Amino acid sequence: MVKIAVCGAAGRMGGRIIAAVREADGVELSGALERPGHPMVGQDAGFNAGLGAIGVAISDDLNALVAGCDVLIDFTTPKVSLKNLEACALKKKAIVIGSTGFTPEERALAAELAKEIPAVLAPNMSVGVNVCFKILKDIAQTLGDDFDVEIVEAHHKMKKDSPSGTAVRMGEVVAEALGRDYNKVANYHREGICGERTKEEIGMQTVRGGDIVGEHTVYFIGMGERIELTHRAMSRDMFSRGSVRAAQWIVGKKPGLYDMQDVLGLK
Ligand SMILES: NC(=O)C1=CN([C@@H]2O[C@H](COP(=O)(O)OP(=O)(O)OC[C@H]3O[C@@H](n4cnc5c(N)ncnc54)[C@H](OP(=O)(O)O)[C@@H]3O)[C@@H](O)[C@H]2O)C=CC1
Ligand SMILES: O=C(O)C1=N[C@H](C(=O)O)C[C@H](O)C1
Repeated sequence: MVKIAVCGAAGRMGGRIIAAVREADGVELSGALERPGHPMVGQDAGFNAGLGAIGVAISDDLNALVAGCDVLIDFTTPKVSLKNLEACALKKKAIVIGSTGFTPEERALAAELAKEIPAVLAPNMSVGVNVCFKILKDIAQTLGDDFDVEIVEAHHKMKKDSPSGTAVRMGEVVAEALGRDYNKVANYHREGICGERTKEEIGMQTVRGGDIVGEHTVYFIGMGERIELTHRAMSRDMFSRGSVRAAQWIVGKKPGLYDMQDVLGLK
């Protein structure tokens, strides 16, 4: 049995991940964590998962939680995830991180810490999005510089980071395939007399509202034709199942930073 602990247990993803752990074979929920002072600390972790009581109380003791698991699944924020990565590195435990909104510096720090332990860091745990990452590279390389690339993502109104981690990764995949530096060509803002579009830029647009789970479209726009590659998430459950699959895969791997394409064998 792989012992899985879940951090962010009272969150939107935390609840679905706890449900996915309980449904999967070969794994057990060893603990659930929330920030100190959270009103759900001390309550049964099954409630936020819609399962009723499951006999695992939500704790705020990170070190005890890490000590009792084989792998920690963490969907919180970059700062919390880096703290968790550090705690896992100290105790030589594996970690799966789904949080998004990492700065380049924070990602570099995650890679440094993951020299000590096996870690999966992925902005999207769904099979569909990871297949999109794979085919985007192909589409971009095949079309080359004659098609303008624009990426539009839509999410629920509670989402804190923008653009989504998935949209950023899509932009990075396309930029790399076209020999461009994403950080130089990403254009997040157009307003007023902002001038004609440059050939190199990748437009990054964000929609926020209601309860949209997550939608991403990459436009390749040519003269007289365009390709639109869209992924729509219908629920959070495939992200959650993906994170449990990643947790089962990462235990026993060599230290290093892996992503969901490694887990799914898509590289
Ligand atoms: N990789 C993927 O496939 C996916 C990634 N995500 C990403 O996952 C992250 C979480 O999303 P979501 O579940 O919607 O967000 P939520 O805000 O619903 O959940 C995050 C939870 O973490 C808690 N938290 C904050 N600080 C700590 C701490 N120090 N220790 C333990 N728990 C803490 C929050 O508590 P409080 O609210 O009190 O701060 C909250 O309950 C986001 O970055 C999102 O973009 C989401 C879906 C899929
Ligand atoms: O915050 C969310 O909800 C989601 N976040 C991820 C991201 O930022 O890419 C993945 C998914 O689209 C849902």
